[in-house]
Amino acid sequence: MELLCTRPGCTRPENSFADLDDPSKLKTVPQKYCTNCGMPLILGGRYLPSKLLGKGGFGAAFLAKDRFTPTMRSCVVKQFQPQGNLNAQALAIAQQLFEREAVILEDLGSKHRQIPQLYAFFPLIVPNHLTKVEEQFFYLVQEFIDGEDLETKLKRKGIFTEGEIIEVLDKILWVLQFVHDNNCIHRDLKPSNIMRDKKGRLYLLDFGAVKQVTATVGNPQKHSTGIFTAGFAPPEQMQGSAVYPATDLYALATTCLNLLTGKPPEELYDSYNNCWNWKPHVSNISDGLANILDRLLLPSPKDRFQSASEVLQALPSSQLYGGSSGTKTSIQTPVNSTVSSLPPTSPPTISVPNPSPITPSPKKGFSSIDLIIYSGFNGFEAVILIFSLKKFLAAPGVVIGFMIVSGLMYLQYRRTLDKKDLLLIGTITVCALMIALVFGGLAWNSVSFLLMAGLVGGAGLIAVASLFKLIYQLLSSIF
Ligand SMILES: Nc1ncnc2c1ncn2[C@@H]1O[C@H](COP(=O)(O)OP(=O)(O)OP(=O)(O)O)[C@@H](O)[C@H]1O
Repeated sequence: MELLCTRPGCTRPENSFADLDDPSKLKTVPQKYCTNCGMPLILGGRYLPSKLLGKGGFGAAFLAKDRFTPTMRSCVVKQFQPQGNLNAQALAIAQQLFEREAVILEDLGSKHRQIPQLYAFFPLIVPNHLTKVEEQFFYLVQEFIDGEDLETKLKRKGIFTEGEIIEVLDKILWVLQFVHDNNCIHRDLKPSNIMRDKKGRLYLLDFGAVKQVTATVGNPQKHSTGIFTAGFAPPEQMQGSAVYPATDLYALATTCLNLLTGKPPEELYDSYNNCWNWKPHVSNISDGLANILDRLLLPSPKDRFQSASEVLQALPSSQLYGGSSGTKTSIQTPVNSTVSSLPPTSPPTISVPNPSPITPSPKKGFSSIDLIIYSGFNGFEAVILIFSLKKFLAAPGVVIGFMIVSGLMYLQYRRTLDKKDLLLIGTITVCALMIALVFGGLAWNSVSFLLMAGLVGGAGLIAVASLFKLIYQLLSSIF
């Protein structure tokens, strides 16, 4: 049997022991040591590492066997092994994060079956084989998920369909709600941290960066420790500010963009206009899902969906897309789901089918073209409405005109009115003027004056809004 040495930098880590091929001996044999560097190989006297799975930011992960289980159960042994030259403070933070992963996994993994279970967490103190100075290593043993992470699946199979994305969202949002209900924020959601097992169940991995929220949303922790993956993380996390459940929701949306397009999120962001521009890279996607993703990607956490449950409510059913979700046979209203309302080790099941996708009305950012169209429309409408109402109703007409225009502007801000609606309203306004001209005794001079004034008003508001935008951009580039 082959055992792998876990000492970082060991030059000949493969060790072969013929006597360990006998299963009965394997259970009782005393400790074995690396023939190259003397490192103990049977970790904690129990775990037999056989393959390097990968190296992450804070350590290496090994596939191992647990010799004290009847079936020699497979497990993942993670070793704390920070990369690069870290100073004492950074090392302490890294160690804290690793220990935190153990604490979080012990708690969450025992309660939710889409989070790997923690089997063991222990230190190992060994002398350095060259300097003889004692070194300390930490090992965390967790459930092995026999499957494929979504990054690997993307590389192997190509981009995901809309149905597959909805299925990913549907399955991961339940886990996220559970994590958030337990006052934790994952903070490192990305395709490589979502693992699909052979039965199609999705798991959330890598709780090393998880942040315990000790306060409510109104009083969040102030400093984020800077563990994230650039491209997937939202602005508040990149700036090292407070993180929220909506921080994970943003990263889930960037994960979906990556899976839908096969491109890294950075390539889908228009840095010139400071907004996402992912739709041209996706050939076929429903407005329902596109609107959900857009809202999850808003720069300000307060404008995004506030909880995973909210997103689940808005999500079209994956069954509409032939989703292969074995668990999704029906939908349960996810509002206010709390830990205690979830079955202990199973993801929440869904009970009433809800095939009708709900299209939310997201408040997404306004592009430069939007700004021109909306300001032109508002200037035009304001001048025509206020002047004509003043003509018929005197001073109260001006107040009513202002109120109507303010209402229209609010509806545009809420994105209840889109550009087609504005065209329709503008056409109705012009038609009303023509009707007043023909049937209401309004003079042609007044109508042409109102139309001209409307156009000037529109152009004026475009100029003012563009000036404000320029000043805003200038100030943001300075500060
Ligand atoms: N519980 C698990 N079951 C199966 N494979 C796992 C499990 N945990 C981690 N892996 C795999 O082990 C490898 C290393 O994982 P690890 O979490 O150490 O780093 P990473 O996620 O690749 O990087 P980073 O920590 O920088 O995000 C990855 O390929 C990951 O898919």
